[in-house]
Amino acid sequence: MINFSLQKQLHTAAGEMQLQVSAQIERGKFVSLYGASGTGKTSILRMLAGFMKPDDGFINVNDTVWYHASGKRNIEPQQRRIGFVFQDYALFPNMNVRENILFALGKNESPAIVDELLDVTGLTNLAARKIQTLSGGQQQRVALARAIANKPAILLLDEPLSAIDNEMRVYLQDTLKEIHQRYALTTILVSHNANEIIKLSDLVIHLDQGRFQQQTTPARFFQNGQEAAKIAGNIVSIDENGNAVVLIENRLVSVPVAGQQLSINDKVEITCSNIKADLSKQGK
Ligand SMILES: Nc1ncnc2c1ncn2[C@@H]1O[C@H](COP(=O)(O)OP(=O)(O)OP(=O)(O)O)[C@@H](O)[C@H]1O
Repeated sequence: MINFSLQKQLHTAAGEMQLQVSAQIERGKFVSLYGASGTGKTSILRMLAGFMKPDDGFINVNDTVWYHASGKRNIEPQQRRIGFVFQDYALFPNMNVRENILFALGKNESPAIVDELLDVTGLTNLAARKIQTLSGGQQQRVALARAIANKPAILLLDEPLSAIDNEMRVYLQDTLKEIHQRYALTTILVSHNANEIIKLSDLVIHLDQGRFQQQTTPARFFQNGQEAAKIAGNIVSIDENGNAVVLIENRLVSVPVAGQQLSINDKVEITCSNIKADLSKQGK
């Protein structure tokens, strides 16, 4: 069980924001943190990992106190048994794939686990390859294998798949699911992607302006909640009729701008209403 309560004053572009959150996460659960940009999702992961010191609160993980403000306890990141995967891969470029994973193993860990990790992340045939020769998706698989090598008490994933193309992203989502089923690691994923959250998580926590607003199942959150029909994308152009052409995953959708000041590359959220949906089976 992970039990935390965290307070931190954040300096945002719009001014000061008081992050104040608490949660209890059962062992082995896969939880997604969802919320708009700048609401404090990464800060929460960084505080759990010990990279950012909270102003107040506590972090208890499986009956061990990692942080306690009034008890003046704050254990080092290296002692927290955390696996962390960021959007950028942070691998050792001069080592090959196997060496990168081996490096992460604890002193008492048998190197035999490396073959299992290579297998579960689909890297067996790339074990001797130098990191620079791999694609982004392959590098992210190495980062994942490295993060779970020590069987962390918490696996923290900060938008690990957002810079990866769609096909590889789906493959990596399957890998994440397989890893979670096999090792039952308590996992916290930061993601903006409803698809990913629904596919992977037991619970979604909605963070808004530094506060947890809702904790529920992804099905409930995306079906009936206020997030029901919102899709995120980026503007690639604005046509002569005043429609924004928005890239959503690998499709372009044209949406009326309706008098808003928008430019190319802006991140936007499209709210849909009165959808007439037809369904046709495309296979398993
Ligand atoms: N050490 C710090 N002290 C104070 N404020 C900080 C610190 N680190 C980051 N911030 C600010 O906290 C705010 C929230 O940042 P954070 O990265 O946690 O948001 P986020 O929800 O993960 O956003 P995104 O989805 O864009 O990654 C930002 O405005 C950031 O500048």
